[in-house]
Amino acid sequence: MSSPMSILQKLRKFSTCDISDGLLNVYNISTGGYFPNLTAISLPPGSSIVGAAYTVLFAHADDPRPAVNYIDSVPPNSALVLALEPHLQSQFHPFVKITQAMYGGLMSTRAQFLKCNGTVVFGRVRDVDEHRTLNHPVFAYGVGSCAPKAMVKAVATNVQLQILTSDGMTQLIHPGDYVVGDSNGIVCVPVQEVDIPKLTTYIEKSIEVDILVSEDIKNGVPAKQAQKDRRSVLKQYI
Ligand SMILES: O=C([O-])CC(=O)C(=O)O
Ligand code: NI
Repeated sequence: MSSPMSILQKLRKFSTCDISDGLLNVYNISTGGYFPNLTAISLPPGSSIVGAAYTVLFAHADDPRPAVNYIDSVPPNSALVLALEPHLQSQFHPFVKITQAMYGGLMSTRAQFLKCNGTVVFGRVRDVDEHRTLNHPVFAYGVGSCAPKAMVKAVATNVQLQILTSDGMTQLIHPGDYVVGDSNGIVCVPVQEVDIPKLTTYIEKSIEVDILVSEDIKNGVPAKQAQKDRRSVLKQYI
């Protein structure tokens, strides 16, 4: 049995591309677990986000559900993930229908104090310089200046989030899914669908193989041939 901590340590060594390769090649997940259109608003040099998803659902301010305080219950080693209800999302840029920011610097300050590893906002954020000064990683669809309270409120934590993506599909994030973010963007490892040791073993082998392919290419071997020859060994890990 792998503990959540040892899984996070292992995932920290992988790029999001490595993880997408594993999800595609071992589990036929056609998206590779990638959540498109997010950009790194704050990403300290050489850093990445690796954490277990702590999810927060936002709804319209006049929704009958009471507002919840999500920020004072952020678990250690989490990735804080905020998303709007589907009808407030858009398939097209800027991917949300509201212009207000859902998240700001004070929230990052508290999340960081509680040992959260980074924040992913499927919407706008404000206080950009504050997140960067904190060295707290934040990914979002975009930026804004206005606080959220007149338009939206958090209504639930640790619930499944539905994310409308730019291909018109809906991708899900479940609480506890592993979230990884780096300069390529954000990938989620769906823990209900994936055997983590099997996935991480494949990824480790795949990274070793790609180093050999790169050496071959630098020595003049055609890329197609190098990939075919070197990658054949990976079949046994699928
Ligand atoms: O005021 C808010 O709701 C959000 C904000 O700017 C912060 O967290 O700093
Ligand atoms: Ni603020």
